[in-house]
Amino acid sequence: MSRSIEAHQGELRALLARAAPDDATETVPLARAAGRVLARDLVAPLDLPPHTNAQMDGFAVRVSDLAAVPPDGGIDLPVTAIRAAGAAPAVHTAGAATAVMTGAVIPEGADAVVPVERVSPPRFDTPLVTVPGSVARDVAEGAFVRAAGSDVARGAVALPAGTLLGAAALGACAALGLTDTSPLPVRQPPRVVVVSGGDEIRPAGETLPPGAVHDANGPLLAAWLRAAGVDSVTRLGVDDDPDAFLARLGDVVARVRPHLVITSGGISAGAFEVVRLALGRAGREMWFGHVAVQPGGPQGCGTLLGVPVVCLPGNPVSTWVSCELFVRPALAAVWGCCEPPRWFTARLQEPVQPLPDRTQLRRGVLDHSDCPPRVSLAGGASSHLLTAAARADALVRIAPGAQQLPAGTPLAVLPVAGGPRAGAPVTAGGPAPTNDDESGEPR
Ligand SMILES: Nc1nc2c(c(=O)[nH]1)N[C@H]1C(S)=C(S)[C@@H](COP(=O)(O)OP(=O)(O)OC[C@H]3O[C@@H](n4cnc5c(N)ncnc54)[C@H](O)[C@@H]3O)O[C@H]1N2
Ligand code: MOO
Repeated sequence: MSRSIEAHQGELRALLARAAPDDATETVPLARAAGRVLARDLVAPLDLPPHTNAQMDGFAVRVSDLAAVPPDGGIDLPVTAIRAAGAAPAVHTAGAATAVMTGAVIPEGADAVVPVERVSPPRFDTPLVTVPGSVARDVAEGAFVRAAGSDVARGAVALPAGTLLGAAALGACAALGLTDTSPLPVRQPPRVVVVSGGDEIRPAGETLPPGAVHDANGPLLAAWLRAAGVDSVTRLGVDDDPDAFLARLGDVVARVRPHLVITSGGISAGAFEVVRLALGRAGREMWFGHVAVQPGGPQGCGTLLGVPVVCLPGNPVSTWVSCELFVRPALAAVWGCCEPPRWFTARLQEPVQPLPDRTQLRRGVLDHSDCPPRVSLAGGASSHLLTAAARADALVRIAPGAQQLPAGTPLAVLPVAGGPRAGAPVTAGGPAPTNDDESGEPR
């Protein structure tokens, strides 16, 4: 009996949670902190904004002065000063208007700003402005005024521990006065060992003997993990000998002390399934079985030497899809080193036949010119079609069913890194699809 996708996702989350990286932090200069995760709260050393200032180019006024507006006219205010952003604080003259530019310190005594386009004349080179009645009656205290500390007050937490240091966070650090060389405490990213191989797998660069293929999954997993915030990836190539597998992996685990081992291949129903044979013997709490999904059906997990091990199926597209479907949610939920999966809805561009008994994840190309976007399939369903997968920028989730889904059917899609970028020459879709697309048993 197959496991559900959700059940396997839950197992991996629980497995990783048991071996969450220690709270090790390291310090990096702000200029190299992009993409890292803040390890401790960052407390604001100053108010942001540092002073109460104008949100619009306009006229600072005292709201109580506008109360005298007659029912059938406006109120005239002499313009007594003009303040640019950056000018030193000044004092507002009661009964007057102070011209203020966006960002200028609100002069002491003024409590609102009327944007220049709402007064007459709508200009700054004038000795007097008229605030129309309809505008004057509407101006509330604090209108278009940005209070000092309204973003964050001095002494408050500006960025809590766990914040992903994206552009806005790094901009906020700079606004708070941190420089490119200011040290930031960031979480140490997890260390992961990636194991790929089998007797037929040769590293790229070696001439292929008959029957052999190049190792696609080692580089694929390393690239996927790096993009998922795992800086430290150690690759290990193995053959089909379980004893050698265990000896070599044991050495690497002792040396690298990884937080996670990911294997690809060697787990399904063959006679030489090195991962299943080796870990079935030396691993703890190992589970090998099927998840009700294609590709990515055969899966395994457990621990070796106290380290969580996630075993992915060897077909390259299955390895890659498994990363998105199973590894990403666990990494995001437990270690927070990558984005969680963000599914959304797109409409099928063409009819598709679901599998009767399993969810299918086809590769697709999104067209965002419509809302919801449309998605067309990239290549066939079979899990050896790696170059077709490289042309995709989404996974398309097709629930099991008997009926063909017509074009236009809304389906869940998961954006993935890859596919066409604007400016790339448009090709007619690569190799012809294989004939297994609708067979119900694609491998
Ligand atoms: N009788 C059954 N056979 C298979 C089943 C099944 O349920 N019953 N499941 C199929 C499915 S689905 C998949 S996926 C694969 C998974 O098998 P393994 O995880 O044991 O992977 P391998 O047998 O080692 O390899 C499968 C395939 O992928 C190629 N491969 C493996 N590693 C790499 C690599 N690093 N780079 C490039 N290509 C790789 C390998 O040469 C095989 O062609 O099992 C099906 N069989
Ligand atoms: O992972 Mo297999 O290739 O389910 O199709």
